[in-house]
Amino acid sequence: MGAAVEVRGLRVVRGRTTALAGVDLDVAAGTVTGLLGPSGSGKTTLMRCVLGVQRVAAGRVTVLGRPAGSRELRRRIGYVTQAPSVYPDLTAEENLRYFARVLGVDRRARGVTTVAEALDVVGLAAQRRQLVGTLSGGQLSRVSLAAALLGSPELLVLDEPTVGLDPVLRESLWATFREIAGTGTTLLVSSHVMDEAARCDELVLLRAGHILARTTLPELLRRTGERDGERAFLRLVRDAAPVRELP
Ligand SMILES: Nc1ncnc2c1ncn2[C@@H]1O[C@H](COP(=O)(O)OP(=O)(O)OP(=O)(O)O)[C@@H](O)[C@H]1O
Repeated sequence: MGAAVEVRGLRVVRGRTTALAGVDLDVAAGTVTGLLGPSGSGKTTLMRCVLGVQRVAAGRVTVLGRPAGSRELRRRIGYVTQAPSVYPDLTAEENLRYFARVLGVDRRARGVTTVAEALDVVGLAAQRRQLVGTLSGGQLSRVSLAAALLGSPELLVLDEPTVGLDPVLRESLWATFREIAGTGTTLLVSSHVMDEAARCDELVLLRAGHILARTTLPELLRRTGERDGERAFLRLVRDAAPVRELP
């Protein structure tokens, strides 16, 4: 399959920091790609570039065959930010209905994820009439995910979707991601939890605005001789040539 996302020579400067220092990347369509790296390594910045909301200093990003940020991509991409962007004084269902209207999701169109289906996929059908402000943290994250699923986007960009969730919830969310990918959707998921690497088809390891490696967990373990992802990543960081910080 072709690339859902193509990044070439991407350089981004945020404030005084070179957040991305010349990144090249292809994200294969229909895969779950994990974007992993320490805090501040550039994961969110790269995702913002894919969404077309980040000013770039150089390079280009092509998403689903169009330049990132193109108007017609709006409905083809679902995005979940780190902070849940939902209305606490509306119920889960009301929130989703609102987003569906904003997105222009046609309830009668075939093959398009509706409000009821999205709530079902994330396991919140029973809480649909509950005010979002009264939901637990994990449930709240899942409302955001449900909102991103509306309209069946071809690409889902998820910024640390499992942060702060307990292991049981993380497990169930990852099962949901795999289910979504099984329908042909491409997922780009950031995390700084290496044990989530095992769930991804491909890993992109970022450090200080550079891609340190594009790999899979088995390959990373083989290459470093380590037994777990966390240690393997640390070894890779240690063994890599020092990163020259750009002004
Ligand atoms: N609005 C901003 N102004 C100035 N610098 C910024 C801004 N946003 C991010 N940065 C810097 O850009 C770099 C990359 O940040 P980014 O948010 O992409 O990292 P991250 O890998 O997503 O981190 P985290 O895992 O903590 O979310 C960091 O050094 C950060 O301090």
